[in-house]
Amino acid sequence: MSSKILLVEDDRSIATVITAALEDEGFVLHHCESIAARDRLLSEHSFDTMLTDVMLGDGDGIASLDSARAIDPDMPVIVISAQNTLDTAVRASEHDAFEYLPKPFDLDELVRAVRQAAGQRSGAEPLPVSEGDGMPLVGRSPAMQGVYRMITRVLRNDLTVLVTGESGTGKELVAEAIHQLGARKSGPFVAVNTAAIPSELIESELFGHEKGAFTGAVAQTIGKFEQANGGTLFLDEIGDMPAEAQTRLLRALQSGRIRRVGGRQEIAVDVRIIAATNRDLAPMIAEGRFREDLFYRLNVVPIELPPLRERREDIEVLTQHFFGQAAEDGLPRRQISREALDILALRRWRGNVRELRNVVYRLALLAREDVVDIDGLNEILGPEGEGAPEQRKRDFEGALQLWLADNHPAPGALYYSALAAFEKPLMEYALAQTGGNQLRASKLLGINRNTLRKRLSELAINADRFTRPL
Ligand SMILES: Nc1ncnc2c1ncn2[C@@H]1O[C@H](COP(=O)(O)OP(=O)(O)OP(=O)(O)O)[C@@H](O)[C@H]1O
Repeated sequence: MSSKILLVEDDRSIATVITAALEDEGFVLHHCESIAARDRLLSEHSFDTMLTDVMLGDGDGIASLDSARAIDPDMPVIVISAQNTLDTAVRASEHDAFEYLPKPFDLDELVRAVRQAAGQRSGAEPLPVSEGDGMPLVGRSPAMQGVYRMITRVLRNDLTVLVTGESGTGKELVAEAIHQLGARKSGPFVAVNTAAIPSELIESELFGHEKGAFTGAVAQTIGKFEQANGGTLFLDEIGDMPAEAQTRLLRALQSGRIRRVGGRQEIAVDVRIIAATNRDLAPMIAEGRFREDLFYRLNVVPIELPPLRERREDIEVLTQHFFGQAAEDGLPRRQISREALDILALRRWRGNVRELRNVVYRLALLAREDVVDIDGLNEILGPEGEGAPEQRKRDFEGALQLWLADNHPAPGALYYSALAAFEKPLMEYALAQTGGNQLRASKLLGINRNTLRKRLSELAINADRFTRPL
């Protein structure tokens, strides 16, 4: 049976194009132009998916979603908007939109999103490939929402931003997003990895040099500050910057002027600075290895990126995003089964999003089937790292020793109380991985669904707590 789609759009020409594209694909379209008409239609019919514009004649398509949800709480909603900012993206995801498509969007992308949304409503497998929402940063976890919110606060000003987080968490991507979505987007984005430059060359790299300033300075060279004039300068690995360069950088930030190495003239530069580090700067400041005054200059707006293991719910959408990217890069277009994805999410992800991206590319390249399943995954990825099982065993034993030391179970209760202590986090983990879906959690655990339900009740675990919005 064809899926029924409700389109809320007051621009007739856009509505006509969308209707034609979706009807071609076999969807049945109902169209209205206002929030009032939308709510009337919703109370009369059931729809598989709703597509809504944001700025409508009688209100805001996102803010008013609550009244639509009051009528149909489970219907996936796709927001289409001309306000191409993270702000709208953030608002859309705060209102649990299934997808957010900034205008102008590709019709194929729209069709894919609608198919995916309508499929999700009917529980179709395997997961379709998601092409993302055109935004540079992918992920809808609460942790990333916090990051998006901070990004939106710095788009309309030039405040200096310090992005912190482990290697591979997306710090450079955040800097790029601030640049691309902010007022300086027409200017250059210049990235410097200060850790990768020999310390004697850092100043010349940042500020440039005059001809003959030092041996080898055969011509005048413009530094990164001047290259970034009118745009954004991204200073990566700021914690690794040598002391002398820190002092020069501080001076440049205070005065808004730079001097080329070997030069006399001070040159005014107009750059927005975004710095990043994967180091904890506080102990470095205490040990005198990082200037405290420079830290305060840089840390005007701190944005902290959480490690991937603290936002495992993003692994699904990131995986699909990277399968899409891999296909664009000429690798075979693959998908992943729900079960394999659940296993993938269990890995440690020490290398964070970068590691996930590399793993997905490896799967795209090496998988034998179009849909990567658990066997394919295990065959290609194998166990995590050399000696990892041994390490994990020690981790486990250590945790058990600690638990025994802390809990002193009563004689005769040792076996079952230890088992329950172990079982509870395990089941909670399986529920978290599967968004509270007990059938999938039981498959992931490899136990009978009824056994799971019984144990959940005995261990007083509330599965609803793990339910994810669509
Ligand atoms: N939220 C995200 N959505 C999509 N891609 C991401 C996301 N986060 C990171 N990536 C991708 O992961 C890779 C690593 O990200 P990035 O280089 O920004 O990390 P980083 O924190 O700056 O790392 P390092 O500290 O090692 O410099 C890049 O390919 C980037 O595009």
